[in-house]
Amino acid sequence: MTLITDVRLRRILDSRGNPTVEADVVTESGGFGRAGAPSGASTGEYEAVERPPAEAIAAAREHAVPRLVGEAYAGNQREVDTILHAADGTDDFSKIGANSAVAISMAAAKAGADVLGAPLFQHLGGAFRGENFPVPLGNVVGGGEHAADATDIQEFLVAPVGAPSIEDAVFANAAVHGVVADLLEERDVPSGKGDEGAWAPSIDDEAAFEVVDEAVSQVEDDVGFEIRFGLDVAAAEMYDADSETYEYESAGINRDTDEQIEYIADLVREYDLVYVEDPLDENDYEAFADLTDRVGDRTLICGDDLFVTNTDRLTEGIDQGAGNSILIKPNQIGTLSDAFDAIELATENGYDSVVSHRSGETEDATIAHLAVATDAPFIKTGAVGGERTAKLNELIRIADDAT
Ligand SMILES: C=C(OP(=O)(O)O)C(=O)O
Ligand SMILES: [Mg+2]
Repeated sequence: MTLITDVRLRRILDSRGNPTVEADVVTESGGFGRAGAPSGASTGEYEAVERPPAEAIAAAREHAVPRLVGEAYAGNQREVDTILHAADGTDDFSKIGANSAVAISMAAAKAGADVLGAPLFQHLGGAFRGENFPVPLGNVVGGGEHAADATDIQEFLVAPVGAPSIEDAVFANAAVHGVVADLLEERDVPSGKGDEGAWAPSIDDEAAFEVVDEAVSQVEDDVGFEIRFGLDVAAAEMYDADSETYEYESAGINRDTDEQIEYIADLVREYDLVYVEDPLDENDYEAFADLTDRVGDRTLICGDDLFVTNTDRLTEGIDQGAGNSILIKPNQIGTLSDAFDAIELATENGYDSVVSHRSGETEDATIAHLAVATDAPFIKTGAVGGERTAKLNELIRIADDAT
């Protein structure tokens, strides 16, 4: 029933207005799945390769589609993903593009779920999934590679850890986003938004901490449950290998590795941060391990550019004690099976998995299902904006049994 009878690929727009790959997978019994590839801006050096969409589509049509149509079953995700690897033949999807691969992989999963008549999270995670929901990390202020002339730290993320439901959590994050706008206005700071919908004011990180801290306290008082916050430092983007320092341009400060570790550890203590992503350069497992030693018992130290959803890199991190958490972005590695492998390895070794969007997104909501399917403690998928609320609203629908 889930035999794949057609795979169609096209270029669609992503949230930045760039082209990206969309895949449709159709099965013998009429099952249908459609998925769009997201795209990063602060991409890790070791990610699978995203090819220009037109080239990725042409290559996938030539090499992958003939191996799938009439040959593979959409209900057998491992088989589909193994065929994608074989059709590509490289270890980083540089032939068919990780963008074509991930779109086909996710569309096949949806087609499989469609035939089975099961929600995607149950198809991916099994019959007993759907009871636990991730805490949404919503970015409310940001800069880095996502907005010019804004904060050095890429993302200030709200984490409504005490929310009684996913619905309360999602609305709390949106409320903090709204209060941040009021506080910026009170300070006469004009602000546009960055790529992920966070406010991108021209302020330094210290001012951003003040604003976010106050906004979180105000909303916490309103809603009556605990809200904390965290960061994606995206430190690889700040790191200058020649001077071996982290450059904080808006504050005019350079920090060497020891100072960076000290600075982040101080921030964790001062603001009781619940989550810190990529606080150090993507090549510095040792510094990650040092920071994890110092504050890993009180916060998540998450590797995004460090691990790139890759089990080899995660294995190295586990061996060295670098971080205690991994960011999961399916397009960093190319298929859902690879993303599941990374989550499984993380879980076996006591690392928490945080499922994540990219800065360039589509309306695709697969990651909401992936987070529920894998019991992820957190999902990072913005706070506002249509391509972000596509995932947040899907989480609310999953909780309401309405997908
Ligand atoms: C979501 C992120 O941004 P991008 O997609 O640009 O890598 C991130 O760095 O975690
Ligand atoms: Mg990141």
